[in-house]
Amino acid sequence: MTGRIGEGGHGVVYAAETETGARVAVKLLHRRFSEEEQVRRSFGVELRRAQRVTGPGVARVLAYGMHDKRLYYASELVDGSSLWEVVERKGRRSGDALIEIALGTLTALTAIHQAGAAHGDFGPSSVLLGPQGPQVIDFAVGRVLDRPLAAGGFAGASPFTAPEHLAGTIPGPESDMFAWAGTIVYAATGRAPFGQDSVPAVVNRILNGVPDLSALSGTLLDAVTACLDRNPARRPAARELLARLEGVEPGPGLTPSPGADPGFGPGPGRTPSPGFGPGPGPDLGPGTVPGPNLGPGPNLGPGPGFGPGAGPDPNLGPGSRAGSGAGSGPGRGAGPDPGHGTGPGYGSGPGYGSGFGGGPGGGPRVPPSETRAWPPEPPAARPAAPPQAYSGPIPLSSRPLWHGSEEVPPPQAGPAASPPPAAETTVPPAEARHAVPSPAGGAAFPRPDGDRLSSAAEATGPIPVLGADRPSTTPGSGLPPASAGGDRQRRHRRTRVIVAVAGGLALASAAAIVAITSGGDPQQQAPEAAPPPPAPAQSLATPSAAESPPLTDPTPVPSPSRTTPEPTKTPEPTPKAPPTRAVKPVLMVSPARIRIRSDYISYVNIKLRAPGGAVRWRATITEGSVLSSSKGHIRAGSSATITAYGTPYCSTSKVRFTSNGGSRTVTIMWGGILC
Ligand SMILES: Nc1ncnc2c1ncn2[C@@H]1O[C@H](COP(=O)(O)OP(=O)(O)OP(=O)(O)O)[C@@H](O)[C@H]1O
Repeated sequence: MTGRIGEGGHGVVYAAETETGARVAVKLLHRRFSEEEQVRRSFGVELRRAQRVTGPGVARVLAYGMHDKRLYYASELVDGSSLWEVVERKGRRSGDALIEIALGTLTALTAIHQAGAAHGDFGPSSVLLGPQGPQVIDFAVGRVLDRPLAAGGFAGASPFTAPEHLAGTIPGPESDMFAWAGTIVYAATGRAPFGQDSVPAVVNRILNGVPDLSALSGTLLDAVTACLDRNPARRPAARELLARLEGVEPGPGLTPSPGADPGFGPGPGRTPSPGFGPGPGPDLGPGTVPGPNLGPGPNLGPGPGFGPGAGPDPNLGPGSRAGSGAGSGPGRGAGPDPGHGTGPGYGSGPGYGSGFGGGPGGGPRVPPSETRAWPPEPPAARPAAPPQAYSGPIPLSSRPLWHGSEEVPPPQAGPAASPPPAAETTVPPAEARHAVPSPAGGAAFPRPDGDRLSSAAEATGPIPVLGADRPSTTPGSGLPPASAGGDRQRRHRRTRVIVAVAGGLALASAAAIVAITSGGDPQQQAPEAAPPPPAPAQSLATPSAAESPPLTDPTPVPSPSRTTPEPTKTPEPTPKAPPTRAVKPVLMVSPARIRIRSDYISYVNIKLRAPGGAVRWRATITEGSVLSSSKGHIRAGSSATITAYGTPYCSTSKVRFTSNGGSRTVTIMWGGILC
């Protein structure tokens, strides 16, 4: 350790030197975080992931571990001041400088996302502006440490926090894009798009307000607007946005000022000549083809700067464009590069790999220890509190955001009698993964309540369940129309199905259907439910006549009117009331077992149904989860959806449901690609 750089909400950052003399930044987390087992577990997962992130514009994670019972990680030490500090001291950024920040940070986010990671806490404090251009730091732990948000507070919120993150989901790449847009607005105006005053006010504006984007224009305005969409599924990906921004000439207000800015590299300054500049020196990768980079002079002008690269970049994926520039030059980097892309350019070929380049005199990149001086300025000169560092609880809870209707339209019952084979989950579509709270009057994005997630997941097929009584594999099993008659019919059908299950199919489908009856185990209960009980059942268990299955229905339930033909019987003068058949209250709980592969899903819906009689239910968490409600009452034929919140890092939650004596446990395995 050679010095203390500063301290943030999560830990203290030290400058340090490795045995080989490389200078690094070591972030030592506060003890309170290190003591949390969940943090320790997810820390390792996220840091492993973060170590895969390489490329231009990111301070690479070099090591991590535990020291004196405190978690730490070491990353490349970046010379420079944070974007927040720069704006505070020098004022807002514009023109070329703003474009550099936008492109540099997008490049970094592209690399982070391509590595399967997400920053999770992106903002002006996590962008350091140094001689090498914008460098994104601290992308390893944002998703680990912002648990207060997921747990229902706003202690980890910042003016750049995405609405879905405020609502409790673990931030994913889409959340980074929202934060990126806010950061660009901050750079251009000195103000976050939704303000940066009190936490409740900012949170309210993020959820309901209209951002002030008047300082932006042209393509950058379009990009920022798209990223501030409250629906994460509609935000563009970093990679896509980078292509969009690179492919156009700067509009008014974004025009580079020739020679006024030395550019990213140590070149002689920008001129309106073509491209990002043909700096010959290789940079981050072993690239062999000299190519343009962000170093010397030319920038953003029309010309060869963004021409097609020559080779694929296995590091950052195959890419989808063959160069977006109009020029004919070598483009941003050229040949193939298995690692960081190719030499000096932005990337190679269709991918985005590669470094920002070292400029015309760049040559091979040298270790930080040889190029960087620390501290660049006295730490005391640094402003004390960046605007993104909100801390402490505030008198708001995110929970009410979730409390929409618990009732969902019941699914059709057909498949219940023959449930689909158990299948492991697939990742639901982004819309389902990131259901966003719908503020009052805000119709622009969907609600996060049970309806939303449930219907999205069911309607689209890929279901995070194992062995559930889902209707999704049956054609036309989407949500039913909301007609009263249809509802009644469905109720009948469901009632019939559950009786059918009880009457004989329960054994075959026990893995897929959890039925809780007054007698306890559904497999023991099933035979009991089949024959018509001699006496009316208890009122709770008896469906109303309208809800009883019609006796003419071909169900496997023995029925005197069907099994005892009476061909000679003359019709009664007055129609007899249809015999009622008491059905015990049965609580259907599905799915019984949920396995989630995505590490962005931190909540799941569990559907409760009462196809027979009305039921009262109670849920107890026996292992790590939080429920949207723990008890309730479901009318006969109705259903309810409750949401279980958990931690998507290889953990398990167990929720025990009881109803009139019976009980079943739903197991949720929170996943992640590394689990
Ligand atoms: N890799 C790095 N190179 C150079 N300086 C760094 C690096 N990482 C962090 N710093 C600096 O260390 C100081 C503290 O960083 P830290 O990340 O703890 O701050 P923060 O973002 O305000 O807090 P937090 O992320 O914990 O809420 C900041 O001034 C930051 O710019």
